[in-house]
Amino acid sequence: MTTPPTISPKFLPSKDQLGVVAVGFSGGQGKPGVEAAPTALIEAGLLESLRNDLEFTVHHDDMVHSYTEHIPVSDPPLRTANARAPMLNPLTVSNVTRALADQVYEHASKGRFVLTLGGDHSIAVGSIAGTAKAIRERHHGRDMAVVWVDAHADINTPETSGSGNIHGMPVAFISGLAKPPKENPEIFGWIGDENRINIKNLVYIGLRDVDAGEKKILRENGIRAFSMHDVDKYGIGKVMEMALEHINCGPGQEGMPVHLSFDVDALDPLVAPSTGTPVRGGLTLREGDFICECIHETGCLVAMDLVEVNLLAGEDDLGARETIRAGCSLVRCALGEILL
Ligand SMILES: NC(=[NH2+])NCCC[C@H](N)C(=O)O
Ligand SMILES: [Mn+2]
Ligand SMILES: [Mn+2]
Repeated sequence: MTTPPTISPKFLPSKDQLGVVAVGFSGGQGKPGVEAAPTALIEAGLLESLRNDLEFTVHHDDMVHSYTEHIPVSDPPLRTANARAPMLNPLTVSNVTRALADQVYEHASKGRFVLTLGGDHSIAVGSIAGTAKAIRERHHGRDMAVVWVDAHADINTPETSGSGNIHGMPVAFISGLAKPPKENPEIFGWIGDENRINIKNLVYIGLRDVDAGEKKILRENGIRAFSMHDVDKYGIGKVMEMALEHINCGPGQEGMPVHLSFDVDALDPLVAPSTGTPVRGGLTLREGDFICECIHETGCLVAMDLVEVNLLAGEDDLGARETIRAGCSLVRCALGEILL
């Protein structure tokens, strides 16, 4: 019997302390169902297996947060100058992500690995803001990298977005590419320098549905992105080598703290159909798990989000179960489940 694998903590004081925040929030997009995902993942035994098989000490308040106390009575769509569509639920998303950032920070500042279970992808504004701040405090102002695994780039600004859904904008806000709108600076005005990531420390994997305005942003900012075309061309092994090297986490490199934001729609809808914006031609289950395993192996992973599981969005019950299973597997792989 070998010692159970756990995160090898280059940037964490303890390899077995795990903070979990369950976020039942769907206001970053329009489809109901995504708020029920944390409960489904937990009921499927996710936290139990992290406790029992991977031997983590799990710090969880046993709640799925819907942040009702932070949701404003009135939150009209916000039409910013030159926008194609008004921002939807702007104050709600801003307030909820702010509260989430504090919760994530609480865990991360104690040196715990933080797992955030969504919820739609807008919540990454909060989880990244909270982790980035704690990492800076603990590591002498050190920046954190983000690996964003997704069919989508989620880097629309309020101006480029065609939908107004904030789950298509989190990367723009957390990197500072989008500023709080002049029309209402209250929205995301709470994000400070200590919460932000540097866009050069961001890397995408799995992209295949990127809006024209987003492509322009990616090009103009020289953002490193591996699309499904790259996965086909190089294979996932080479893509991971290149992606990790970009964030200084390759073999022989110094490493930097890494936050993994995993949108389940990066996986092919054949294996993870229950998600709000499925796109054909995605990652296989093994490719998804492999990405998580590779990041685990660097010893640099400090936090992970799993988002966009929507059990009402799939065709049938089987699809929902498969999506949950896939989600649980991704988390376990990122936290050190190794097959042999
Ligand atoms: N997290 C997601 N599933 N995002 C999908 C975004 C889709 C589209 N690009 C938009 O901005 O509306
Ligand atoms: Mn997506
Ligand atoms: Mn996403």
